[in-house]
Amino acid sequence: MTLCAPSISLVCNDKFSAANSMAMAGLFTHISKSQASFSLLKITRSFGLISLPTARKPYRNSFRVRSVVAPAEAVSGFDEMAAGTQRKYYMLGGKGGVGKTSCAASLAVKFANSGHPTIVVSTDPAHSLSDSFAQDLTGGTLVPVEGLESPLFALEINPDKAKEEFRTASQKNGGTGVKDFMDSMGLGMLVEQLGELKLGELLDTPPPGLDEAIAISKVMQFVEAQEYNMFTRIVFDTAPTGHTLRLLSLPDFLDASIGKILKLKKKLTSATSAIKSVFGQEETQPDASDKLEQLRERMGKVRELFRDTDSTEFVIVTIPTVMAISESSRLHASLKKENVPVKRLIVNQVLPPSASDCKFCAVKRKDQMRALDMIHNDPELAGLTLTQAPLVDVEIRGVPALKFMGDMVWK
Ligand SMILES: Nc1ncnc2c1ncn2[C@@H]1O[C@H](COP(=O)(O)OP(=O)(O)OP(=O)(O)O)[C@@H](O)[C@H]1O
Repeated sequence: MTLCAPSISLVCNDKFSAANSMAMAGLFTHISKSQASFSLLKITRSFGLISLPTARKPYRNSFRVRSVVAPAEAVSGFDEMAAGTQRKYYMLGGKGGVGKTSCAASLAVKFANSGHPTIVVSTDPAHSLSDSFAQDLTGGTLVPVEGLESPLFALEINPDKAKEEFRTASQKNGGTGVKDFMDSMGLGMLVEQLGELKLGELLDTPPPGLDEAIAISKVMQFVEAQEYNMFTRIVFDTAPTGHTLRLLSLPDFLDASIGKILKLKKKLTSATSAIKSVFGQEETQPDASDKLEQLRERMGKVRELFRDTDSTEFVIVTIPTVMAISESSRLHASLKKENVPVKRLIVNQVLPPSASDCKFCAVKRKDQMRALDMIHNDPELAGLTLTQAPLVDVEIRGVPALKFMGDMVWK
């Protein structure tokens, strides 16, 4: 049963055959031609949603979207985002499922297409970059994204793997290694003190969020290395809010914790050095201090990076629901507290106005408009540059679809 009149939301000067064209062009790599037809007919007729453009003569047709895109209240200023060749970092974050990955991937595609060699990095343990690009980008290393003419690389960080690597190395060099060494020197008392440091325990059962921090420090390895100098835009697809907030506050916490450990270790080292010099032994073995010092340094860099208004921007992505907007408001408050620069708010999946008599659409849109009103009255969010991105009628997957989304969102 058709509930609504056919959509008038799309205006196209040519015969509109989006379903066939979408399937032909592989705009959606996961749907067949018949599925595309079904999707378009069913959804566009019923809900009046925005559909992706035809792949045949996509822009020559003066394809215009009229009244489907909820009126943009402010531009996101992509020109400003793309200006300059010094490296810039964009972190996209928000509640789970709002479209962080789609927005991050589409921004990365747009940067690459604007001439910026770009890396898109996922710090979310539940990666979806591969799904979003419809390509295998797994493996924890930089993988070239196919389907673009400009360089775009993706990196799905595997925090568990990074954590394990760090733990193993530290334990080998510092944890057990140091304990054994101290024991062999007959420094029983100091061994007990070392035990109290709970170094092994810290690494075995890290505080929540350490995986994220280590993931970021891993990213730093990539971005610090000279061979990656060419990349001028780094886009982070972050984990949902809770994780991200922990990530942002962790550098301080870790800095303090590592500082304490290092201080104690220094005391121990000078004690052992004194004893060793009595026995004529040189200390040559590196211990966990090096690793911890490295981690600490990286934390410091991450902390600076997060707060540098010239190079970094955190973009909040949300959807027009009371719950998502409330969470975005709290997220912004926390980011402000942490001095993380935030300028933009993307409200994704906004239902276009329906010209039909679809009751569901009308009620749903009214509900969304109420949620959108919250933004204007929210002291945390009202001052941000707001961009609304419409809900489209199929999943956004693959480079052409991400390009389309990028052109809608990042103007
Ligand atoms: N504007 C949109 N219109 C239609 N579908 C969308 C839109 N934005 C995102 N989606 C779809 O919503 C789903 C979730 O999007 P995405 O993975 O980008 O969200 P996320 O916030 O990164 O999720 P998670 O928190 O699980 O990582 C995907 O299937 C995506 O294709």
